Amino acid sequence: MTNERRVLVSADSDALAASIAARFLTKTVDLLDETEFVNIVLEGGRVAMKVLESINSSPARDSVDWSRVHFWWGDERWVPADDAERNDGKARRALLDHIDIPAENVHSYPASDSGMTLDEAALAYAQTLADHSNGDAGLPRFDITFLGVGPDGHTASLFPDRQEVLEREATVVAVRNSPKPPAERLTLTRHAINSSHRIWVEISGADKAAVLGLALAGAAYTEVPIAGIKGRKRTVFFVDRAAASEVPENLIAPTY
Ligand SMILES: O=C1O[C@H](COP(=O)(O)O)[C@@H](O)[C@H](O)[C@H]1O
Repeated sequence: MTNERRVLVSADSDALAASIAARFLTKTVDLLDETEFVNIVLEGGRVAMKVLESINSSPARDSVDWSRVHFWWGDERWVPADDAERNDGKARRALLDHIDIPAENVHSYPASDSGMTLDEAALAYAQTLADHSNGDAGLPRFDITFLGVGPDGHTASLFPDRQEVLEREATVVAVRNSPKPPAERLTLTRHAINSSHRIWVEISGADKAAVLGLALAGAAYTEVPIAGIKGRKRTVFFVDRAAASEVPENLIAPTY
């Protein structure tokens, strides 16, 4: 197995979501044949929600023993628990509320109305991660980590030219004055993300083509955070044709 980056191209965002959903279901069943629990990291982007909806509507959905799956989030918006902008709320509505999964397997970040400060919430999520550590010290073994990418190259809530991208110790940090609203957020750090066995990046749309091209051409990760992301076993960029227009031909995996 190689840990080189691969790019898989689908015709459009619907085909992209269906393809990721099908691969996720197959891979999760396979992983559960090999291991007792699987840890999945979710993201909050638009493609991600289509993927979760596609998993939910798949006839293969119930082939997964969801009681042995744990869900985490790469980042979260610091808003009240019932705010429509919360990444966990979107994922619950798209999939998690519809599957037979124990509540304790769904690891949401604290919300802004939890009584914690933003910094306390970052520490609390880091502690929850550490309590489930079976990979690196302080982290669960992330089997599959989903990530989105903004047109500026941000991933999770790691934005360009910001100190959070350089964090080397903490697994979770608070983000203030985010260039994308809401201004306050919580995010896994780069080294926490890169501890993942598999990273599946989900990208749709022409507005992300330039930054994807830059990332794959080796841009500095401080300027293009997604460029610094690499899983231990595999990093796959699942993209649609519109987003793939600046991907070097030799990086595109053949489709059969
Ligand atoms: O704000 C966020 O944006 C990114 C990308 O979202 P997209 O809709 O442009 O794909 C997302 O991955 C992240 O989780 C979210 O908090």
